[in-house]
Amino acid sequence: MTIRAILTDIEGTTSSISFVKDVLFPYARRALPRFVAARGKEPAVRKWLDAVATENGGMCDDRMVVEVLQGWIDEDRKHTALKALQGMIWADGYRSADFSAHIYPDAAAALRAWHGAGLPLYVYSSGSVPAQRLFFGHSDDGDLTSLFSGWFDTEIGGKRDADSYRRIAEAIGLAPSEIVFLSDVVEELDAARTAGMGTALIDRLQDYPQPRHGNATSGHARVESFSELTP
Ligand SMILES: CSCCC(=O)C(=O)COP(=O)(O)O
Ligand SMILES: [Mg+2]
Repeated sequence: MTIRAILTDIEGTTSSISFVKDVLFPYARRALPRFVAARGKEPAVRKWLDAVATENGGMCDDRMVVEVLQGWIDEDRKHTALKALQGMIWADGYRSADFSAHIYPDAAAALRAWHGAGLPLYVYSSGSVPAQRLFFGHSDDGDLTSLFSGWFDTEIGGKRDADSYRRIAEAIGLAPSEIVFLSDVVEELDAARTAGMGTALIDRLQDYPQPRHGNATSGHARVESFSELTP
Protein backbone atom coordinates (compact mmCIF):
# COMPACT_ATOMS: atom_id res chain seq x y z
CA MET A 1 0.00 0.00 0.00
CA THR A 2 1.33 3.47 -0.90
CA ILE A 3 1.89 5.76 2.07
CA ARG A 4 -0.07 8.97 1.53
CA ALA A 5 0.32 10.66 4.94
CA ILE A 6 2.37 10.60 8.13
CA LEU A 7 0.73 11.05 11.53
CA THR A 8 3.17 11.81 14.34
CA ASP A 9 3.14 11.95 18.09
CA ILE A 10 5.23 14.70 19.76
CA GLU A 11 6.58 13.86 23.23
CA GLY A 12 9.15 11.06 22.98
CA THR A 13 8.85 11.00 19.18
CA THR A 14 9.70 14.32 17.49
CA SER A 15 10.86 15.77 20.80
CA SER A 16 12.38 14.71 24.08
CA ILE A 17 10.33 13.64 27.07
CA SER A 18 12.71 15.54 29.34
CA PHE A 19 11.85 18.88 27.70
CA VAL A 20 8.15 18.28 28.40
CA LYS A 21 8.72 16.96 31.94
CA ASP A 22 11.53 19.28 33.04
CA VAL A 23 10.58 22.53 31.29
CA LEU A 24 6.93 22.63 30.17
CA PHE A 25 5.27 20.85 33.11
CA PRO A 26 7.08 22.78 35.89
CA TYR A 27 6.34 26.06 34.08
CA ALA A 28 2.60 25.21 33.95
CA ARG A 29 2.60 23.99 37.56
CA ARG A 30 4.14 27.24 38.83
CA ALA A 31 1.96 29.51 36.68
CA LEU A 32 -1.39 27.78 37.37
CA PRO A 33 -2.48 29.68 40.53
CA ARG A 34 -1.83 33.10 38.99
CA PHE A 35 -3.34 32.03 35.65
CA VAL A 36 -6.58 30.83 37.27
CA ALA A 37 -6.83 33.98 39.42
CA ALA A 38 -6.26 36.26 36.42
CA ARG A 39 -8.22 34.46 33.71
CA GLY A 40 -10.57 32.08 35.52
CA LYS A 41 -13.64 34.09 34.53
CA GLU A 42 -12.96 33.90 30.78
CA PRO A 43 -15.47 31.40 29.29
CA ALA A 44 -12.72 29.49 27.44
CA VAL A 45 -10.90 28.96 30.75
CA ARG A 46 -13.97 28.57 32.98
CA LYS A 47 -15.25 25.72 30.81
CA TRP A 48 -12.24 23.56 31.67
CA LEU A 49 -12.05 24.58 35.35
CA ASP A 50 -15.71 23.63 35.75
CA ALA A 51 -15.08 20.31 34.00
CA VAL A 52 -12.36 19.51 36.54
CA ALA A 53 -14.58 20.60 39.45
CA THR A 54 -17.47 18.45 38.18
CA GLU A 55 -15.19 15.44 37.83
CA ASN A 56 -14.17 15.96 41.47
CA GLY A 57 -17.66 15.99 42.92
CA GLY A 58 -18.67 19.50 41.84
CA MET A 59 -17.92 21.13 45.22
CA CYS A 60 -14.43 22.40 44.38
CA ASP A 61 -13.48 26.06 44.61
CA ASP A 62 -10.77 27.35 42.29
CA ARG A 63 -8.02 26.80 44.86
CA MET A 64 -8.97 23.12 45.06
CA VAL A 65 -9.18 22.87 41.26
CA VAL A 66 -5.64 24.26 41.03
CA GLU A 67 -4.45 21.61 43.48
CA VAL A 68 -6.16 18.85 41.49
CA LEU A 69 -4.57 20.13 38.28
CA GLN A 70 -1.13 20.34 39.88
CA GLY A 71 -1.57 16.76 41.10
CA TRP A 72 -2.45 15.70 37.56
CA ILE A 73 0.69 17.41 36.24
CA ASP A 74 2.76 15.47 38.78
CA GLU A 75 1.10 12.22 37.64
CA ASP A 76 1.44 13.14 33.93
CA ARG A 77 -2.31 12.68 33.47
CA LYS A 78 -3.23 13.13 29.79
CA HIS A 79 -6.54 14.76 30.67
CA THR A 80 -8.15 16.95 28.00
CA ALA A 81 -8.99 19.78 30.45
CA LEU A 82 -5.48 19.86 31.87
CA LYS A 83 -3.97 19.82 28.38
CA ALA A 84 -6.19 22.69 27.22
CA LEU A 85 -5.24 24.82 30.25
CA GLN A 86 -1.54 23.97 29.93
CA GLY A 87 -1.64 25.14 26.31
CA MET A 88 -2.99 28.54 27.35
CA ILE A 89 -0.32 28.89 30.04
CA TRP A 90 2.56 27.87 27.77
CA ALA A 91 1.54 30.57 25.29
CA ASP A 92 2.98 33.14 27.72
CA GLY A 93 6.22 31.18 28.07
CA TYR A 94 6.79 30.92 24.34
CA ARG A 95 5.79 34.55 23.69
CA SER A 96 8.17 35.89 26.31
CA ALA A 97 10.87 33.51 24.98
CA ASP A 98 11.25 31.77 28.33
CA PHE A 99 11.91 28.62 26.27
CA SER A 100 11.67 27.16 22.78
CA ALA A 101 10.36 23.67 22.08
CA HIS A 102 12.83 20.86 21.73
CA ILE A 103 12.85 18.97 18.44
CA TYR A 104 15.32 16.27 17.52
CA PRO A 105 17.39 17.48 14.53
CA ASP A 106 16.63 14.22 12.67
CA ALA A 107 12.90 14.80 13.15
CA ALA A 108 13.06 18.39 11.90
CA ALA A 109 15.12 17.33 8.87
CA ALA A 110 12.80 14.44 7.96
CA LEU A 111 9.64 16.47 8.43
CA ARG A 112 11.04 19.18 6.13
CA ALA A 113 12.11 16.59 3.54
CA TRP A 114 8.78 14.72 3.57
CA HIS A 115 6.84 17.97 3.32
CA GLY A 116 9.11 19.06 0.47
CA ALA A 117 8.41 15.76 -1.30
CA GLY A 118 4.66 16.43 -1.09
CA LEU A 119 3.82 13.98 1.70
CA PRO A 120 1.12 15.44 3.97
CA LEU A 121 2.04 15.51 7.67
CA TYR A 122 -0.33 15.45 10.64
CA VAL A 123 0.12 15.63 14.41
CA TYR A 124 -1.72 13.53 17.01
CA SER A 125 -0.68 14.36 20.55
CA SER A 126 -2.19 14.46 24.03
CA GLY A 127 -1.13 18.10 24.05
CA SER A 128 -4.05 20.32 22.94
CA VAL A 129 -4.10 21.50 19.33
CA PRO A 130 -3.28 25.11 20.39
CA ALA A 131 -0.37 23.71 22.45
CA GLN A 132 0.82 21.69 19.44
CA ARG A 133 0.77 24.79 17.22
CA LEU A 134 2.71 26.75 19.84
CA PHE A 135 5.18 23.90 20.18
CA PHE A 136 6.02 23.65 16.49
CA GLY A 137 5.67 27.42 16.05
CA HIS A 138 8.44 28.02 18.59
CA SER A 139 10.70 25.02 18.04
CA ASP A 140 14.48 24.97 18.37
CA ASP A 141 14.43 24.74 14.55
CA GLY A 142 12.15 27.75 14.08
CA ASP A 143 8.51 27.88 13.03
CA LEU A 144 7.60 24.46 11.59
CA THR A 145 3.80 24.88 11.62
CA SER A 146 3.58 25.28 7.85
CA LEU A 147 4.86 21.71 7.43
CA PHE A 148 1.65 20.28 8.87
CA SER A 149 -1.67 19.76 7.10
CA GLY A 150 -3.68 19.06 10.25
CA TRP A 151 -3.65 18.63 14.03
CA PHE A 152 -5.43 16.19 16.34
CA ASP A 153 -5.64 15.97 20.12
CA THR A 154 -7.62 13.89 22.60
CA GLU A 155 -10.82 15.73 21.75
CA ILE A 156 -11.01 13.17 18.92
CA GLY A 157 -10.50 10.34 21.44
CA GLY A 158 -7.79 8.72 23.54
CA LYS A 159 -4.50 7.71 21.97
CA ARG A 160 -4.85 4.08 23.07
CA ASP A 161 -8.30 3.73 21.47
CA ALA A 162 -8.44 2.33 17.90
CA ASP A 163 -11.56 4.37 17.12
CA SER A 164 -9.52 7.58 17.48
CA TYR A 165 -7.30 6.49 14.60
CA ARG A 166 -10.34 5.53 12.50
CA ARG A 167 -11.78 9.01 13.12
CA ILE A 168 -8.47 10.66 12.24
CA ALA A 169 -8.22 8.72 8.96
CA GLU A 170 -11.76 9.76 8.13
CA ALA A 171 -10.98 13.40 8.94
CA ILE A 172 -7.86 13.27 6.76
CA GLY A 173 -9.82 11.60 3.97
CA LEU A 174 -7.61 8.54 3.53
CA ALA A 175 -7.91 4.85 4.30
CA PRO A 176 -6.11 3.99 7.57
CA SER A 177 -3.77 1.72 5.57
CA GLU A 178 -2.50 4.78 3.66
CA ILE A 179 -1.31 6.46 6.89
CA VAL A 180 1.73 5.65 9.04
CA PHE A 181 1.62 6.59 12.72
CA LEU A 182 4.88 7.33 14.56
CA SER A 183 5.05 7.10 18.35
CA ASP A 184 7.25 6.17 21.29
CA VAL A 185 4.34 4.41 23.06
CA VAL A 186 3.62 0.80 22.04
CA GLU A 187 0.01 0.90 23.31
CA GLU A 188 -0.71 3.86 20.99
CA LEU A 189 0.85 1.98 18.06
CA ASP A 190 -1.21 -1.10 18.91
CA ALA A 191 -4.40 1.00 18.69
CA ALA A 192 -3.32 2.55 15.37
CA ARG A 193 -2.51 -0.90 13.98
CA THR A 194 -5.90 -2.24 15.10
CA ALA A 195 -7.47 0.61 13.11
CA GLY A 196 -5.44 -0.49 10.07
CA MET A 197 -2.64 2.11 10.05
CA GLY A 198 1.01 1.40 9.41
CA THR A 199 3.14 2.01 12.50
CA ALA A 200 6.70 2.69 13.59
CA LEU A 201 8.06 2.70 17.13
CA ILE A 202 10.44 5.62 17.64
CA ASP A 203 12.80 4.30 20.31
CA ARG A 204 14.79 7.34 21.41
CA LEU A 205 17.74 6.21 23.51
CA GLN A 206 17.81 9.62 25.22
CA ASP A 207 14.30 8.94 26.57
CA TYR A 208 14.36 5.14 26.72
CA PRO A 209 17.93 4.10 27.70
CA GLN A 210 16.91 0.42 27.59
CA PRO A 211 16.29 -0.21 23.87
CA ARG A 212 13.04 -2.04 23.21
CA HIS A 213 13.50 -5.22 21.23
CA GLY A 214 11.57 -8.48 20.74
CA ASN A 215 8.24 -8.65 22.57
CA ALA A 216 8.71 -5.09 23.84
CA THR A 217 8.13 -3.75 20.32
CA SER A 218 4.85 -5.67 19.98
CA GLY A 219 5.82 -6.38 16.37
CA HIS A 220 6.02 -2.73 15.29
CA ALA A 221 8.85 -1.56 13.06
CA ARG A 222 11.45 -0.01 15.39
CA VAL A 223 13.82 2.88 14.64
CA GLU A 224 15.96 5.13 16.84
CA SER A 225 15.80 8.15 14.54
CA PHE A 226 13.55 9.63 11.84
CA SER A 227 16.51 9.31 9.47
CA GLU A 228 15.91 5.55 9.39
CA LEU A 229 12.37 6.01 8.07
CA THR A 230 11.73 5.81 4.33
CA PRO A 231 8.02 6.35 3.77
C1 LIG B 1 2.52 19.54 22.48
S1 LIG B 1 2.09 19.93 24.07
C2 LIG B 1 3.32 19.32 25.15
C3 LIG B 1 3.31 17.88 25.32
C4 LIG B 1 2.25 17.35 26.23
O1 LIG B 1 1.68 18.01 27.07
C5 LIG B 1 1.90 15.97 26.07
O2 LIG B 1 1.11 15.44 26.84
C6 LIG B 1 2.49 15.22 24.93
O3 LIG B 1 2.04 13.92 24.84
P1 LIG B 1 2.24 13.09 23.50
O4 LIG B 1 0.88 12.54 23.21
O5 LIG B 1 2.77 14.00 22.43
O6 LIG B 1 3.23 12.00 23.84
MG1 LIG C 1 4.62 10.29 23.04
